Amino acid sequence: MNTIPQEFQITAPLIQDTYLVNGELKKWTGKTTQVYSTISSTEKYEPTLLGSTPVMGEAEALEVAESARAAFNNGQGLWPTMKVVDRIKCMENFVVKMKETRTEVVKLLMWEIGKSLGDSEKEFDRTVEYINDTIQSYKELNSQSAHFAKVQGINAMVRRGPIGVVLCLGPYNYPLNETFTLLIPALIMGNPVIFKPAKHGVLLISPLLEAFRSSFPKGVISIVYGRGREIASPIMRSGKVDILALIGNSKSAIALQDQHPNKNRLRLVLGLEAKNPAIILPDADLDLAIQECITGTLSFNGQRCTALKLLYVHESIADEFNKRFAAKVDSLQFGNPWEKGVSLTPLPETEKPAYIQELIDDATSKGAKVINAKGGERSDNFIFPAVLFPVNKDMRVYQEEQFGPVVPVLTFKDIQEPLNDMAESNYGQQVSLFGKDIKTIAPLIDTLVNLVCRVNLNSSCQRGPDVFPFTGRKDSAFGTLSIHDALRSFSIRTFVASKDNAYNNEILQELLNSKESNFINTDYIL
Ligand SMILES: NC(=O)C1=CN([C@@H]2O[C@H](COP(=O)(O)OP(=O)(O)OC[C@H]3O[C@@H](n4cnc5c(N)ncnc54)[C@H](OP(=O)(O)O)[C@@H]3O)[C@@H](O)[C@H]2O)C=CC1
Ligand SMILES: O=C(O)[C@H](O)COP(=O)(O)O
Repeated sequence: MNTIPQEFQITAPLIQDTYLVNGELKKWTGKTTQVYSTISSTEKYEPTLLGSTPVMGEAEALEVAESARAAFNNGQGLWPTMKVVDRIKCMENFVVKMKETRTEVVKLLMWEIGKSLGDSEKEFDRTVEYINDTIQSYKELNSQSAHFAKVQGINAMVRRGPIGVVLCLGPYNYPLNETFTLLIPALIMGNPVIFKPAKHGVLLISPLLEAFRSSFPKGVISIVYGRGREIASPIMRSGKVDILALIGNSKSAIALQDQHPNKNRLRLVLGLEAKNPAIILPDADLDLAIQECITGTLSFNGQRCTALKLLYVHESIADEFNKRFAAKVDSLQFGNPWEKGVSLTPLPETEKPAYIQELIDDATSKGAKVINAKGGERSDNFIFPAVLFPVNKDMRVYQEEQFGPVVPVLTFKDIQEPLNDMAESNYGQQVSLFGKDIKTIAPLIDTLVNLVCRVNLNSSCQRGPDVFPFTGRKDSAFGTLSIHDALRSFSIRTFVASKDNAYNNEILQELLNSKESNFINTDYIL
């Protein structure tokens, strides 16, 4: 084991003994749970104790739900009626304070989820950039929106307003960035938010608690701890949530929706599972395709919803592709997140290596082979990526979202084969298409855009840049999470209608001229 650089050492456990409710960091005296890292600090492998967090339940669920409802106060609260400029000031204050936590949050990202130093820094910086871009986008949309229209003699003055209380839950693979892409637009649009950190990457929220408390009015943001079933479910059951904003597993989304007593009233913003394929055509530039497929399948050990999770290689080039791809996988280096040159790191879920092994065993028992020499080797809480070939539809690795280091490779003779599989799939986020002949590719794009929401030409799948629409078909998403779209997802269009007459014209003119009016300064995004 390499020595841990001093700045990344865990010197004392972080005891998270407060939670954020009603504008205060309230002391927690109840049950707690210990948080371990699967990264070892000692020569002989053993998980590292990082700290502890509260285990909350029904009583705290009601407490935060009521505090958030009070902050919304049926749209009459301070936050939903606050002028746009003032809400933006709160957010800008928060970003300034958030930036001061970078060193600590990055260190915890490495320990809690095993993300490499470079990627942890990127996650933090991307989140700050996302907040700044959202503020900017809000300002632009707000000033540009044509919010005054006259149709068939009716004048319409349109604006966007907040919807209500939002429950925000995110995944462990981007415990900061993904949840913030929900939480930030929800807040800016005037909705109070309740946030429970992901199952891993929970302590890294601690340095931000005070920044949240001191930047927003009472009840506008609440932060609770515990397992989803024990704290998020009772929040849903309270009936006090208007929007469920979840990035995570498709089953979690269904389980949470089912808890709500009035589904007609519940709005959804969901980013869910995906099984993005790559299709490698006979004329593809193999060097490029292999490099992109390595990044696509294995960055952050394959724990990305945007990861390539099935590789379809044309049968005429399969031998060559497999040989070179397998060798490239074997050349990847495993180690701790802060080590230079490391691209594979310990998995944060203790049960994940055994699950990946199950997928490998199932596939090999049904005729696939592990085609890379190191595939399946175990080390600490890690399993070396296995490249499986040839994979077929009866195998679990074809059917399940592996979300980890295993790469299923299939061959095809006719392009219709992967297209049919995509059409039958429950998922529909993205695809990567590798090839050179424009006459083949152009018509294929027309088909692919009706199966998924993003077609990546000669490149792997990814979420960003965040101004582009991020969504999916079928079980992969509900709603769109680009910076602009997210502002729309967390708001509702409303308008004032008036026929032309002296009284109405005067009122509308007054509203349009008045820079001080709440009406004129609030949420004119179309
Ligand atoms: N489309 C997208 O944008 C993205 C999607 N993902 C998806 O996220 C998943 C990986 O993240 P993961 O953290 O495992 O996701 P989970 O769905 O397990 O967790 C997300 C959140 O939901 C809560 N939760 C889960 N089940 C329940 C339940 N039955 N009742 C109440 N709350 C619940 C979790 O709390 P707790 O864990 O405490 O139970 C957590 O806060 C993958 O499927 C991946 O594809 C990941 C990134 C981006
Ligand atoms: O894939 C994910 O889990 C997230 O949506 C982020 O995607 P990215 O790693 O492609 O930015």
